[in-house]
Amino acid sequence: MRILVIAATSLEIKPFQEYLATRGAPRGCQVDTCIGGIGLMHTAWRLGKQLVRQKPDIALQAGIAGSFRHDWPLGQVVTVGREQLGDLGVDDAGTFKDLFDTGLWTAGTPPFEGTGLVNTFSGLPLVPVMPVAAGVSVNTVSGSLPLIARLREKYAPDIESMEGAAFHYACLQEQVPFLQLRSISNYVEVRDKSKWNIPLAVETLNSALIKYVEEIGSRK
Ligand SMILES: O=C(O)c1cccc(C(=O)CC[C@H]2O[C@@H](n3cnc4c(=O)[nH]cnc43)[C@H](O)[C@@H]2O)c1
Repeated sequence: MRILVIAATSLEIKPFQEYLATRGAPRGCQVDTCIGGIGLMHTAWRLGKQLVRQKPDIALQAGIAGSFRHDWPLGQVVTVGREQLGDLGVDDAGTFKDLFDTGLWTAGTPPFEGTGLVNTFSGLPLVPVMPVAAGVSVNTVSGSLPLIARLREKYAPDIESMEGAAFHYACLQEQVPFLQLRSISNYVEVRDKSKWNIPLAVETLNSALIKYVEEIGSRK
């Protein structure tokens, strides 16, 4: 089984890459990792190039994320069931309208289901047991109350990242089974970097990633 793991930064999957270097990929698995860069544009380009070169059996995106939910502790690892684009649209005299609102995109046009990029988890050898989050992808990390309220109201997201929608879109278009794993590094709130816990999120993310590929290997 060929598994592709993509992350925005090397920091996010360093422990996983060290695990692969010392232990090797689990039996029956070939694991490739790639660092796509922060943001939707970088992820789309890197993933697009990789999928043309070689289609994996499954693609995993691993990263940290902000949480809108305060009942999830920092370090909680989630999968993402649905992605939406949170800031692609127009500013209509102070009101944000996304591309569906403007009529430039039509809800339900594949690969969208409604206005979301939905992972049905089909084609995966197994689905990890963890909370399933609704994701919103943005170009700017949200750090002010009006913006956070707008995203909550419009998209009812659980988590925010800067790459998730690009990953879902590319995998849906190329019909590659996929899984987005995110670990909560911070809450989506008025920006205070001192409250973030990136080391904890990276630790729990990588433990979950290693466990997942080992479980896939043990099934073969
Ligand atoms: O401002 C800084 O000093 C700084 C240092 C390290 C990382 C950052 C980020 O903003 C990380 C962006 C990166 O992580 C994901 N991420 C994590 N939390 C959030 C969030 O609340 N909203 C959106 N994205 C988040 C994101 O996917 C990026 O890859 C800043």
